[in-house]
Amino acid sequence: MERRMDARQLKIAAAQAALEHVSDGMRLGIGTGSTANEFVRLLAEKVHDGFRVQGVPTSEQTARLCMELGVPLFSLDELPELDLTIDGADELDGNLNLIKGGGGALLREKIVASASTRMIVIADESKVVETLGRFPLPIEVMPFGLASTRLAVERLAATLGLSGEIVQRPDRDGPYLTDGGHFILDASFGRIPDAEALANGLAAIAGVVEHGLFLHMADAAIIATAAGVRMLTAQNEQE
Ligand SMILES: O=C[C@H](O)[C@H](O)[C@H](O)COP(=O)(O)O
Repeated sequence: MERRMDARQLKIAAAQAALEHVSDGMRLGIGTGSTANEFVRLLAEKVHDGFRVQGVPTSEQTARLCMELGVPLFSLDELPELDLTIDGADELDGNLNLIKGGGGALLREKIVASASTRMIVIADESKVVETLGRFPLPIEVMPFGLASTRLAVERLAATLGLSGEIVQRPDRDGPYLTDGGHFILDASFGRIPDAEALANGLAAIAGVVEHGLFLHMADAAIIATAAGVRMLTAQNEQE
């Protein structure tokens, strides 16, 4: 009888397939989140077997896991150009546009991915959507002027015909703080038909540090399904 793969097994399958794209000696951006963590665990096993890699983590959380497991780490200042970044996503569409930042790491993730020649996304099939927006869009903002920035985001959303709650992300003892010391607004738009316009509009708001729309950044996505792993690229799709 066929055994259904659970969510963790799917993440491991995607991470395992991504590892095949990592060559010995690569300068590697290492993503954040539960899927990226599976990648780190598998990468660490290869490192123990003698595989050489120079990792740049996208968050303090990923840095801690890499250090714990013995994956060699460098700062982005030490390695300002990277060969490849492997990272998870909260959502992706057929054009490989992404929503990221569910784990709060979007700013460093975007900087690291931008410094990489290639970005490969690893995810299970539940993350694939027709139109981005089902997952609330994380928007990283400066604590200073929070109310004004939030108003500007609400006005931008209204001009683009987007509605839905925009809430400040909480943590256990107060507001959630990113690695950069910023707040996050999570915008539940439901559907974002023109992600380009929203990304441009958000980038033009002074108090917005960065947003979780990663447009035209990913070169490929490895999607794990119960039937196996498939590779998506912007133009074509292969099993
Ligand atoms: O800030 C977090 C990142 O963007 C993650 O890559 C994203 O939230 C996906 O995480 P997970 O693999 O845990 O679903």
